[in-house]
Amino acid sequence: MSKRSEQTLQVGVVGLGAMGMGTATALLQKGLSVTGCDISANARDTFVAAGGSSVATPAELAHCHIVLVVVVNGAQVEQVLFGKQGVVSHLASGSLIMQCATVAPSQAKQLGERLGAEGLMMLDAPISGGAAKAKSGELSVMASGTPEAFSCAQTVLDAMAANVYRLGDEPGIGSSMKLVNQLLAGVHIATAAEAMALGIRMGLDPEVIYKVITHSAGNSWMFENRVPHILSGDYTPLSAVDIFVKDLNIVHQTGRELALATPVAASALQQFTAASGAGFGREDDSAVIKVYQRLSGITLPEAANDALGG
Ligand SMILES: NC(=O)C1=CN([C@@H]2O[C@H](COP(=O)(O)OP(=O)(O)OC[C@H]3O[C@@H](n4cnc5c(N)ncnc54)[C@H](O)[C@@H]3O)[C@@H](O)[C@H]2O)C=CC1
Ligand SMILES: O=C(O)C(=O)[C@@H](O)CO
Repeated sequence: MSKRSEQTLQVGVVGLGAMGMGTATALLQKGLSVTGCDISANARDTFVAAGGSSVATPAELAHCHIVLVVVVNGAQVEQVLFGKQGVVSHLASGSLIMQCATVAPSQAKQLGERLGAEGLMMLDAPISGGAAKAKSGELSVMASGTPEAFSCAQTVLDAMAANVYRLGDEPGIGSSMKLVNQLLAGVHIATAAEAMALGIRMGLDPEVIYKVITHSAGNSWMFENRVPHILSGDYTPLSAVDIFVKDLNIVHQTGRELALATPVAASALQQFTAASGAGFGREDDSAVIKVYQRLSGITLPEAANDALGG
């Protein structure tokens, strides 16, 4: 046994938001030693209260063997890895970066090459399942990387995921699969909002629409998961509108690079962009229905305290 494998596995999680907090907590609950990192002191305090350790900058994760990156977008990933307080130059050679944020496949591929040049391994490991599955350690992980990277990540993957899809030996393939998921997820959320708006405009009871559709052929995972937020009038973000502005822009850009038109995804992107432009970018992605509300004047269900004027 090498000296390193005798040490307690130290895991770092950068980005303690909707997905990172749940994932980091699930790892803690499985008995792993986890240090969380976030620019938000509030997020760090919450993680410490859950039993973890925390640091304010990625550079302070030098002791970690594996670092999960669960920040929002490609620019933040770049900052966390290679920025002034980035983690890469502080990690021991042979450490593993598990890149879980949704980024362009081309960026994931380049990151693999750059991290390899720094003596680090990378698992391209985007995630799916939402905040609830992150918290319960039951995510789906769409992963690609070398056999050595998979072997190093095994304990962490076992603790955070119900399904690990091993898609290839090179970073970029996992992110390609995630982009397929994001095209579907974004279109399904926008379509769920449009369908609910039409039903409400026709005078149907929103609760009845939900009950009937979730037992009929028009249902989708996203309809079932997101429409309850509309019914309760609660747009607290579990996944924000701006996440889909980001992801559907990646779909659009990747399609352009490959000369593949994605007209249905483009239409959904316009709706999320309109929602963001109208000031709902940080609200739950189901708030895309508010675009239809503004255009048609439909009345949406209100949160209990809103109804009381609170
Ligand atoms: N929310 C969801 O349901 C899902 C999200 N994803 C993807 O997971 C990633 C994370 O998404 P969410 O958790 O929803 O985002 P979020 O906005 O809730 O959390 C991101 C966290 O990263 C932190 N952060 C940003 N820059 C940082 C830096 N330089 N150093 C340290 N911390 C930093 C923020 O303070 C925030 O707490 C995104 O790429 C998203 O597309 C994937 C599947 C589901
Ligand atoms: O879980 C996923 O997959 C998702 O991407 C969504 O929940 C929204 O980001």
